[in-house]
Amino acid sequence: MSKIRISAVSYTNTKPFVYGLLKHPEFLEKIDLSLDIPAECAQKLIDDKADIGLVPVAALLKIPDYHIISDYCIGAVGPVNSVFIFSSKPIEDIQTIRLDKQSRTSNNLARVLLKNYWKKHPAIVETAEADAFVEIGDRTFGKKGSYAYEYDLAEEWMKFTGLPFAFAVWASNKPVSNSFVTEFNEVLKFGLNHRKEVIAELPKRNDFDLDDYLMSRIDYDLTAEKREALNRFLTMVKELD
Ligand SMILES: C=C(O[C@@H]1C=C(C(=O)O)C=C[C@H]1O)C(=O)O
Repeated sequence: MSKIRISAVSYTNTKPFVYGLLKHPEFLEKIDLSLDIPAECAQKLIDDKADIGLVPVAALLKIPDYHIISDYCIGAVGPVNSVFIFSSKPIEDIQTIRLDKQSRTSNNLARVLLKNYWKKHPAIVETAEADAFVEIGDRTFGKKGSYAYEYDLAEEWMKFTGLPFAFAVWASNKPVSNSFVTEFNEVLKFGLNHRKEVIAELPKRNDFDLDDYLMSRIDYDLTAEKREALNRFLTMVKELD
């Protein structure tokens, strides 16, 4: 039987899931696991170079036959502490913004919030001199407090909608057997239940609270409210020009 190709995200927030996979060698035998930045993970699912991925939700719109196969996700209820707009000016005054090439969801979240919440239309540029920029993942660790203005996008989304948010969900681009999905979710759950061990294995940092991040900021349950947020977000992404 050919192995099921799984693309997970290479950031720290995915490590509990990867821990679960690595601790189940017999399950690991059935899969071909790759760790990719979110933009690549999305592209692999779109191009059918992977069967299952921790897919940035904005990319679901480009996967014709997608199936959300897990009640676990990369989400947040309020501030997430790793998805920001960093800015030299208040958001009301920015003329230009640069997006993050590694991101699919957060770039769109920034655009959705600018249009519908802040009601601003800065030009999207690629130059280093932009007034503001989107940044996600581990590269943001320790940067809070370094910029004149900082906007946590999960926090801003909650102010806008009153809802939590899901950045990435486990999805397949084709039907997958129920037995595989059941086993996969058990393995993911094992990893989440052992987050303290995951944290203990990570290199210590004194500029970022990894315990708070993995135990409280990232919220891994894909609840009904997060699914509602997902639907509202995708509707607004479709309405972007
Ligand atoms: C909260 C985060 O969620 C991520 C953000 C993503 C995106 O913007 O496309 C995709 C996957 C998630 O890993 C983060 O990595 O900081």
